[in-house]
Amino acid sequence: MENNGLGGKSIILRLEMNTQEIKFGQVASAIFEAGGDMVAIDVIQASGNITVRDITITVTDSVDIGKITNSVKELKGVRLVNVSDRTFLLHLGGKIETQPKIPIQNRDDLSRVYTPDVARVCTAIQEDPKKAFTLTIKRNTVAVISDGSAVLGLGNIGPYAAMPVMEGKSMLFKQFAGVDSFPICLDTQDTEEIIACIKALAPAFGGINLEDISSPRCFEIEQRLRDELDIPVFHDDQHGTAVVLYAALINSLKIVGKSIDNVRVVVCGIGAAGIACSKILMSAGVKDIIGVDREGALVAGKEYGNKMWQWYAEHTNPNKVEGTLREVIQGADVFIGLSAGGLLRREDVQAMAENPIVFAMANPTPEIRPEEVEDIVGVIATGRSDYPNQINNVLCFPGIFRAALDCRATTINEEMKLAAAEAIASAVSDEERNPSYIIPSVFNQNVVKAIRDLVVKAAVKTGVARRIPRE
Ligand SMILES: NC(=O)c1ccc[n+]([C@@H]2O[C@H](COP(=O)([O-])OP(=O)(O)OC[C@H]3O[C@@H](n4cnc5c(N)ncnc54)[C@H](O)[C@@H]3O)[C@@H](O)[C@H]2O)c1
Ligand SMILES: O=C(O)C[C@H](O)C(=O)O
Ligand SMILES: [Mg+2]
Repeated sequence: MENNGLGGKSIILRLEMNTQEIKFGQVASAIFEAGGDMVAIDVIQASGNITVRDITITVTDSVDIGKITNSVKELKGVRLVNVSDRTFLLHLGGKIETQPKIPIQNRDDLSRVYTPDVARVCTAIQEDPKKAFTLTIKRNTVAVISDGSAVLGLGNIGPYAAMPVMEGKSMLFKQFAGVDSFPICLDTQDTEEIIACIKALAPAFGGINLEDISSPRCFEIEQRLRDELDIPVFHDDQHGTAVVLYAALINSLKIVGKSIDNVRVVVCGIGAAGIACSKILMSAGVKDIIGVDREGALVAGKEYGNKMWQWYAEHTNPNKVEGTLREVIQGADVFIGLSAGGLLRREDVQAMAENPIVFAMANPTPEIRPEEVEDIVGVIATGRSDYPNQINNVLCFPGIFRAALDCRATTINEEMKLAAAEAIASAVSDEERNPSYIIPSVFNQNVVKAIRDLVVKAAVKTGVARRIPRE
């Protein structure tokens, strides 16, 4: 069901009504009493006593759609023809398509774009492979690649089910930064196979955006590809998230008047995103950071099967605090949720330090909904677009790849990520900053350009740019 912007859904009921048997007012009351809010009515057909209307209804998450449809079905003189979900309608046939840049109108065009003339271009690239950047889509194209193993907070839903998210990322690349991209979902979760597939695909692309690959495999996959390919490989759930989170924290700390080296941060969900976010915060000066996963707080001295957890336990939690989320959240200044929906309770937030910062970033359901705690927090943010303060990697990946492609970067390094965070944080001015506006909107047209410019500078400065773009 489509989210209506208020944590709800939107459906369209097509109803056939016999106006001799029922008045529209009765239908409207039945829908209202079952919890639906009618937002539009379209007359599809009106002939004699029979009218067909499409009724667009929004409902909050707690309302049962079945209750609304049943209440309509029970009315005499009404036939429920169809119930459509606007989100599914939007996905029919997928969300993107390829588009030629030039029309092929005659034989002459055909022989240039295709055989025989195309052969001369092929030979030119064979003689100088760098020309792939100027003479093919490589210059402006990124592969969005997933194995479907950690899709949003839905978990291991597989490559077919992951496609709508990857298509969505491709749309965002194009709309926000003019970057072309292909969504690719691999039907393997074997680390070596994934690495081999991506290496084999790389010639067509100027960058690889890894998406929704679960930890700890994502770390090795990314590292190996970074070592073995000469184009940027960027695991968005790690680095895109870390960049945006850091930007949001810089601005939130200014609001609550706390300093980054004094705050106690609890990170819930020590997976791809949780580890990368913790690392960026540690390099920014956070000293007291406690990671919590299914087994409770990660503490040095314990044995973990997961290599990254072992590393994490040894480099965080200086006071060796043990216990569940409920226990370790007490007195914390900042909560960062990168785990699963509904894990944090209002009582937990009440037990945090004064003016707590709560970033409940699990998608699609945050660890806690803003309406449950907005009266007791300093700042609250989620990963969703239907609440204020959307901390989502979409604020980073279009701009950082725009920069990387423009300067033909061989990699996206730490300096480039920090430059992106700085650009995002400073897109919110001192005058604008307030608890409901800690991070710019993804629709803020200045953000991508600001990221792009600072990231290109960082790439040039650190020697990873193969080209200095004109402007
Ligand atoms: N807002 C954003 O931009 C953004 C970006 C990346 C990820 N996320 C969200 O963060 C979450 C994790 O994504 P990821 O890519 O790191 O996945 P991941 O699979 O690598 O990590 C998830 C971690 O959360 C832990 N976890 C799950 N349920 C838990 C529970 N009940 N208690 C404690 N820990 C629990 C898992 O054990 C795992 O370590 C997802 O919900 C995803 O949608 C949000
Ligand atoms: O896809 C998103 O909305 C953000 C992030 O990549 C996630 O996995 O949740
Ligand atoms: Mg993701």
